[in-house]
Amino acid sequence: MTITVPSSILQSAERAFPFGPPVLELESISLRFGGVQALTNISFNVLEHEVRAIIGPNGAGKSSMLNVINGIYVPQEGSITVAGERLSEMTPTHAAHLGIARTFQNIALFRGMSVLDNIMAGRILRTHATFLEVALQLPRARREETENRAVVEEIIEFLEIEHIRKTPVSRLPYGLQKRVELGRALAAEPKILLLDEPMAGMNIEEKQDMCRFILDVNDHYGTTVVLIEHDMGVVMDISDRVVVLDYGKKIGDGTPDEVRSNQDVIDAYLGVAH
Ligand SMILES: Nc1ncnc2c1ncn2[C@@H]1O[C@H](COP(=O)(O)OP(=O)(O)OP(=O)(O)O)[C@@H](O)[C@H]1O
Repeated sequence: MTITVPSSILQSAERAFPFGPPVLELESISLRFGGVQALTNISFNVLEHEVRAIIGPNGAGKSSMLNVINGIYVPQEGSITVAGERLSEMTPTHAAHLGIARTFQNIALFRGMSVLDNIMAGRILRTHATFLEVALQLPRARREETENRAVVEEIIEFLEIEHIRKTPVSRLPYGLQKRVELGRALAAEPKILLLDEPMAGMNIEEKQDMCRFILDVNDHYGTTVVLIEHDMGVVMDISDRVVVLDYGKKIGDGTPDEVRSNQDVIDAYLGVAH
């Protein structure tokens, strides 16, 4: 199946990383939980270097979709293709090895550990030295430690959190904890970053900061971003394209302007009966 991409987006303004071919393709995904049909026949793609949002009213299936992408849920039907590789089944480990990282709706950090150690924990997949090599400080362990430290220090600087690098995460305000979580996901040097409501529970200033960092990540590292977000202003401001779900079905897909003027989308948000 070919999913068309509007020419307007392909020609959009100069970017540090112009859009590439689809890096993620979801085709005819259906997911059921017992009698609950969470997703029905959903297809869409995500272009390399794109910021792609998934929106929809409560219970529309957004989190389920994100969980399908990184292998937490296995759909009964449909397929996922990552960078041209069609997968019969995705698992969280496979997703991580394919360069897919994510943050969660509820912060999932090690609360007693410092900011630095939490972000270092994100390097786990990039670390191959054995316990013995680390204990004996053998060359591979020392080399990896130096590399990991350099990557993490760059992320700390990039996210402007140098001043709290030694602070235990539990002592930080919510907005900063979310930023640390973003840092930990970035430590894996992901190709695709999945963000589950990155702005939830934030005040306006924290939201503005997070928007800026998401766009900077996309611009600086070229990371493809797929995000779920309830704040419509934020979604329309930072996304290249938006896919809209309602009751587990796709009802819209396009640029923010196209989605904004889609009558099915307007009806869904106004609660018009189906
Ligand atoms: N693990 C599960 N077991 C059973 N039903 C589930 C499970 N996860 C999701 N569902 C159901 O699937 C449907 C879609 O839920 P999902 O959480 O994906 O929606 P959502 O759009 O993310 O909602 P919200 O915006 O409220 O977070 C809902 O009816 C939900 O109750």
